Amino acid sequence: MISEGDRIGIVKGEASFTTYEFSVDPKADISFGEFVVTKNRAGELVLGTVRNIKNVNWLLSSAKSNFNSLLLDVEDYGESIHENEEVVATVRILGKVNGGELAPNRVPVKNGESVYKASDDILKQLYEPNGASIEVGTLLLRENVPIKLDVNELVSRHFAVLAVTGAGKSNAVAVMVKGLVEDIGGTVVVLDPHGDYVNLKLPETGSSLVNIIEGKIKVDELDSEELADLLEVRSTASIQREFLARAWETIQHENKELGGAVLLEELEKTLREWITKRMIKYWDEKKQRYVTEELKSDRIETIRGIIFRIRRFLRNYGAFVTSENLVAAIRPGMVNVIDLGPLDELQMKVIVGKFLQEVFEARVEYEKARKNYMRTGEREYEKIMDEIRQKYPALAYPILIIVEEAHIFAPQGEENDAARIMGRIAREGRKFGVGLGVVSQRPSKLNEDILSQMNTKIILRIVNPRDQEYVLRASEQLSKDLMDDIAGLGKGEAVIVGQAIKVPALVRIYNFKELKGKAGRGEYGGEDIGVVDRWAEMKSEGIDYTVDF
Ligand SMILES: Nc1ncnc2c1ncn2[C@@H]1O[C@H](COP(=O)(O)OP(=O)(O)OP(=O)(O)O)[C@@H](O)[C@H]1O
Repeated sequence: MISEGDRIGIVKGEASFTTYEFSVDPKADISFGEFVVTKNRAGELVLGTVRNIKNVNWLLSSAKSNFNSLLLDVEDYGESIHENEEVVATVRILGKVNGGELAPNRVPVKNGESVYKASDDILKQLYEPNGASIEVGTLLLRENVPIKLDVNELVSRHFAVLAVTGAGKSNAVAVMVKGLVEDIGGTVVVLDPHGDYVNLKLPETGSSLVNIIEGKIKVDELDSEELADLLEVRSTASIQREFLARAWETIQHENKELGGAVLLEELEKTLREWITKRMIKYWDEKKQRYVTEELKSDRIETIRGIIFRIRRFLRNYGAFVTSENLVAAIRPGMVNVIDLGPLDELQMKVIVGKFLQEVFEARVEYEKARKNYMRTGEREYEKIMDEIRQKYPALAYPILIIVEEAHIFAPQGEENDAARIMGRIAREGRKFGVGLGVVSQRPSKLNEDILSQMNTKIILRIVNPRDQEYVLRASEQLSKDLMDDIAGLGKGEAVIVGQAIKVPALVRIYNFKELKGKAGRGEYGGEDIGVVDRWAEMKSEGIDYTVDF
């Protein structure tokens, strides 16, 4: 467990059960974050990390000395001054080690005890999850101590990947997805607003387990409010929304087999008829009959406004309207990338809201039927399970949904369908096998309730103090001094806290592009566009810079 050779210091000064200082052996090299062990008064092995290292020279430590007196001292003492030099390290105690577990330490550390570097074996045991896990990197200071995340904890209690742009979020997600799909065989969906994953290739299986699904809008499933949002009818335009609701219900009633853009063209046709005939004839779902009313001339402009928005939507997004069902396109045991790239934020929110709602409802229905079937064996429950499995093959099993740029869909302070369903999945997903992973470079813009439900946090570099403060508030396991590490993290370096890891750790996440497997190396988008190269290209093409003013 401890070899004398590894002794690096001796405990001195005030030592409690949470922290202690030790005088560092001048021959030892010690760095910030290093894992060290010593004994507490009960003789138990106590693990800690070095949180501060300071140089002290007791000959020069008197508070009253100033520059000139110091200059004299240094000259007087000459070489002997270094004999009084001392390096003192401060340790934050993580807990007492017994077996592979870390228990809270409640006994102070003893002065005079020897301090040792924790052996890799202790750390490997400590960081080895109890259940199935995915390997995401190594301890920042111990590259032969792998860091693995417990999959059940990671998926069922959800996670967040947070960092400033360019710090390595997509890389971290790609490494996790590789583990979850290639090593564990899970089903993952990545909602991808910026097309970071459309070129995803996994090291072992290349693109054979990657299923790219174009983010399209299935209008026939939208209710009139969702359609109004999609067409950008202002939420305050209640009369316009009322007319749209009547027309939309009529169209859906009359064209049950129609879908896609054709349905919107039918809608437009009906609205134009209303204007031509100065008469509104609509299907009233409640009364189950048609109702006819006169169209007053001062309402004609209102209806024209709806037609204008339908035309504009079809012009800009007609190509993304479909009658295909996005959820049915998810394939089990694969990473399903929903490419939302071509759409703008408003359309993305409508699609993501519907998508998450449909996934969650199907999983709830399936798991309830499964539980009832296991309890009663009744055929009716098996039938429900078969129907769901038929329509959505992937939803007969747990599913993980990773939402990139999550602050778009669940912004702090804004209520929308996507945020509401993300909140429900964050709170209840665990019971129905729906895991949520949120990725964001603007944590403080993300709905606080959802962020605080993301139990495991993979935090790469965050420099904005508001974001740091926000993340700290949303993570009970995150200590202030771990948070302080975060501003100084390099690319691909992360603090990981939460139930998926036994002890908070500073981790170097594997570089996905260096993960080799039978299919070559890992690949994904996320490349920063080489601006200088592209400008050089422009120059070489002799683009004419002269502009006639
Ligand atoms: N763990 C890592 N080791 C080495 N290089 C890394 C690591 N993580 C990321 N990088 C590199 O840093 C660059 C940015 O990575 P990445 O795209 O993951 O950042 P990001 O935070 O997702 O940025 P964005 O917010 O723009 O998506 C990439 O070129 C990637 O190869």
